[in-house]
Amino acid sequence: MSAAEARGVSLDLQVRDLVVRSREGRDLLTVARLDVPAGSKIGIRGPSGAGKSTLLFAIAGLLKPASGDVSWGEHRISDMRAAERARFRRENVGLVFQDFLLFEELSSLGNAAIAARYAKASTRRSIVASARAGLARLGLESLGGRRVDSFSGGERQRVAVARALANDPAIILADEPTASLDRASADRMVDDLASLASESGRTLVAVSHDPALHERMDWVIDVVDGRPLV
Ligand SMILES: Nc1ncnc2c1ncn2[C@@H]1O[C@H](COP(=O)(O)OP(=O)(O)OP(=O)(O)O)[C@@H](O)[C@H]1O
Repeated sequence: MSAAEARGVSLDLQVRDLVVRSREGRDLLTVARLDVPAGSKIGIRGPSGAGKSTLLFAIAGLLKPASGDVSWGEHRISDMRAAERARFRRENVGLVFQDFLLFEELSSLGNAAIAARYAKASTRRSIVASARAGLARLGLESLGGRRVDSFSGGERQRVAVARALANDPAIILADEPTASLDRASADRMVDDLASLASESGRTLVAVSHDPALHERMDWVIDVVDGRPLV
């Protein structure tokens, strides 16, 4: 049973007539229509500056569009205030970035379970247990209490993935997850992300320049000049 099914909801992504503008009023992204059924693995590719990260940030609710709708199931995040969007993300989304964004002085568990520090007392234990399970699933249990600043790039990104999964999200969003890794670590990361999504029926949307990542996706969207070609 997928994470979404376990919650009894289906978080299909629906984007309609979306426009994202810069503060200066320049159109950065226009999406007439985009539908991603829950549980799909989607790659986003395109030239530098085309708007790929902007698209990912818009569907993550990390930015508010100038107009249009972004909905995950019943959650219309484009209408939400920043605090509501942050709550939606905490409950439903795991984010993975190119540069890991780890706390260098913490251990793998300290990073993977970081959400426990900000969670209600009733959910802390489950976040720590889930972070521990995620680290084991990603082959990191032997690194124990070592600070992550001594880890390799591949190990650091796997800690970041364990952190992204610690709240058992139905959606994984990744921005260039393999760009800072050597080929062998990148291949492992692609495999981990694809299998972690498939195993639990999670939706995976990954921006990448890496053809090996796109090979593992169900569907790849090209973004050119601020528009996805769908
Ligand atoms: N906050 C912002 N204010 C103004 N312009 C922005 C902002 N964020 C992004 N842009 C511009 O929007 C366009 C799309 O940027 P975006 O980062 O989405 O591209 P990308 O396809 O992800 O590129 P890359 O592959 O280089 O990461 C670029 O022209 C960029 O300079």
